[in-house]
Amino acid sequence: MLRIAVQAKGRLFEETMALLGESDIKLSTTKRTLLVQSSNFPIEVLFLRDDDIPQTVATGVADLGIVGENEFMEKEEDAEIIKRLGFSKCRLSLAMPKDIEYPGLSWFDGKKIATSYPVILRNFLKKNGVNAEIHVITGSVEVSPGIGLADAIFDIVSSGSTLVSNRLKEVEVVMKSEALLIGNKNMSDEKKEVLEELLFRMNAVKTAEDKKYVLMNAPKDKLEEIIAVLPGMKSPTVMPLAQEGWCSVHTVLDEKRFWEIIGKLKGLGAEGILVLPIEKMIV
Ligand SMILES: Nc1ncnc2c1ncn2[C@@H]1O[C@H](COP(=O)(O)OP(=O)(O)OP(=O)(O)O)[C@@H](O)[C@H]1O
Ligand SMILES: O=P(O)(O)OC[C@H]1O[C@H](OP(=O)(O)OP(=O)(O)O)[C@H](O)[C@@H]1O
Ligand SMILES: [Mg+2]
Repeated sequence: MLRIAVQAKGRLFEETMALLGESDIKLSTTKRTLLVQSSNFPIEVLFLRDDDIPQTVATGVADLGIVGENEFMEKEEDAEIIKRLGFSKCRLSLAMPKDIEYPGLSWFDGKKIATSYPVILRNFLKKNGVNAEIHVITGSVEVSPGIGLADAIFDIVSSGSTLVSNRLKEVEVVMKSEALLIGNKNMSDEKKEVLEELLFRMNAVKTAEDKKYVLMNAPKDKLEEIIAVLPGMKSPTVMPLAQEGWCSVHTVLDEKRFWEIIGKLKGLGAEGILVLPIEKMIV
């Protein structure tokens, strides 16, 4: 039985639960219990504050964890990154009052910086030879300059709207972060086998995530040109239609290039284009 530590509530919770759900790991989360066993997969889920996840995994209390890269770096615990999960993307940045001109990193010399990430900040300042005072605060970091608690802040930025509403500007991006699957370094062979199965499922979900299954009717005389614009996994499936001179083309498209390719297909005479979501993809 594998044990995975996840955030009990907060920014990582929903997507973590969605990933486990789409990997067909059934959990009864009706009760607010700290530890929930899956009914159809040898895994149990431990719900924690994200701050506690790196240590829980490093010490082996949990075998796996899903945690923000920022929190993992901050805690400097000895666990390994197994997979980058691509959600909860954000960055850790230095920000200062927006009306003051920023001349470069030397501005921070002798200043007081409020943060919940003192380890990452200290390492960054040291590497860049900046001598600043670090004031540790566990939340509402962005209000610190406004209330005279600090000159600047070092915190999570995503859309930047929290900075704007506190009259701050982002001046240095120190690190980028996303959710990580981390693992204990001394897992038994049995546990590693379960992990392999879990990764196989997660990869199938992740690979399908930004892909669409596309079906269309294509005039036979344009088939070669149509196939040429389709990236597909290998080559598209082509099937005859009852109507003379037409065929049905099936393929997989990447969401990023979707509209561009659909436009070209229409231009080549493709009709009746159907677009379906893909639940899982094993390549
Ligand atoms: N605005 C955001 N956009 C995207 N990702 C974010 C954002 N804010 C935080 N994150 C990511 O989600 C993680 C969890 O954020 P959250 O705010 O839920 O943490 P928390 O308040 O420390 O929660 P906990 O109660 O578990 O300690 C962060 O460590 C970061 O990796
Ligand atoms: O750049 P933005 O899109 O505004 O996001 C950044 C904010 O999001 C997070 O806080 P959150 O909203 O999770 O609240 P919290 O302080 O309770 O963690 C983070 O601590 C920042 O304050
Ligand atoms: Mg936390």
